[in-house]
This record gives sequence, structure tokens and C-alpha cells, in this order.
Amino acid sequence: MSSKPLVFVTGNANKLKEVKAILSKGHPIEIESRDLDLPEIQGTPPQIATAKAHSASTHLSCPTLTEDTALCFTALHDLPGPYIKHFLQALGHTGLNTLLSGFEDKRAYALCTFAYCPGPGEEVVLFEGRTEGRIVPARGGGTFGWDPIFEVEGTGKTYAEMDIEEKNALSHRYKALAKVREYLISLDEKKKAES
Ligand SMILES: O=c1nc[nH]c2c1ncn2[C@H]1C[C@H](O)[C@@H](COP(=O)(O)OP(=O)(O)OP(=O)(O)O)O1
Ligand SMILES: [Mg+2]
Repeated sequence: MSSKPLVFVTGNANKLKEVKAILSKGHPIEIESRDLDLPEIQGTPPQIATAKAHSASTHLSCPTLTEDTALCFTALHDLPGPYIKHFLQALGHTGLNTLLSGFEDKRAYALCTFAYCPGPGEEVVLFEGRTEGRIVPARGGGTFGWDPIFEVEGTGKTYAEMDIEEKNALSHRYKALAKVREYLISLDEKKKAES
């Protein structure tokens, strides 16, 4: 990219590691990172992602990229969804499985929403990636959030049982970042054409 690196704002070191690994392959996209604890509103994933991006850009007065991850249980009408962080903290892997013990349907999907904000008060662009799976008792040695209890459809493996390349080739985050990458490349080409 010709201009200054984009600032990816997250307080989650595991997210940052995956984002850097995914963006390092293919067309190079340079990012810087900032660890800010941004407020997260209640609402739908797009509403939460949009508010988070606005808050990041306002704090830093520059273009920012933020990301919000949801884990949606089909039997629970997509809850915990964007509130998964607090559910995981309170219930752990076992408790999240217990939430579904009264249901035969264990399906879930992981949803990643990246938000690009060009500057304070400017319009936010969203990029979604979704990976289907189901909730299972914890398997695998991963240390990232709910990775051990999310078994990816068609693989028989939880995210925690995959090596990082395997996860990063099919994850919710990878799918969303593919769209972010395309957008940033076209933005860069537009800027070059204008200058
Ligand atoms: O691929 C993943 N595999 C397993 N767990 C994951 C993944 N991606 C996010 N997670 C966890 C982190 C947090 O418990 C919740 C999302 O909450 P979320 O607000 O998006 O993340 P966060 O507060 O840790 O970092 P940030 O500063 O970017 O908001 O799901
Ligand atoms: Mg957060």
C-alpha cells in the first residue's frame, strides 16, 4: 500500500496474530495495531461493529479497522452472538455446552464483522465472514477463546484441533478479511489514479 499503514484496533492478541498471518499472504496489506479497550454497545452485530469503528476513529483521528466476533447458536435464535465474550467468561466451555443440553440441535456459526472507518464521523464499511459448525464438548489444545468447542462443518475438527494454517484457510475471520483485502486494494488503486 502506498499510504500510511491502516490501524487495526483490538485488545485481543490472538485476533491480531491471526489477522497478521492472514494478511501476510497474497497481496501485501500493511497494518499497525493499537490496543484500546473500546466501548461495545448492545445491538445487532452490524450495529455493534459500526459503533466500535466510529469510536476507534474518533479516539485516534485516523482511518481504522476494527473487528467484532459473534458465536451464534441456532437453537437459541443466534444468541449469545456478539455477547459471547461475557458468556464465555461467565460459563466457560462446559457451561456453553450446557446451554444447549435441552436441544438436539447443536448447530452454531461463527461470524466475524470487520469495520473500516475512514475518519472521525465518516461512514463505516462492513465486511462479514461466516463459518458453520456445531457446539461440542471441548477438544484440542487451543488457547483462543471458544476454539475448543466449535467443530467446523465438514471437517470433524474443532478450531482448536486444527493447526493455524488450517484454521486460517476456512475461518470466519479469513472469509471476512478476504473482502477487506479486496476493498483496501481497490481503495489504494483509486487513490493512485487520483494522484
Ligand atoms: O476465532 C476465534 N476463536 C475463538 N474465540 C474467539 C475467536 N475470535 C474471537 N473470539 C472470542 C474472543 C472474545 O471472547 C469473543 C469476541 O469478542 P470481541 O469483542 O469480538 O473480542 P475482544 O473483546 O476479545 O477483542 P476486541 O478488542 O477486538 O473487541 O470471542
Ligand atoms: Mg471486544
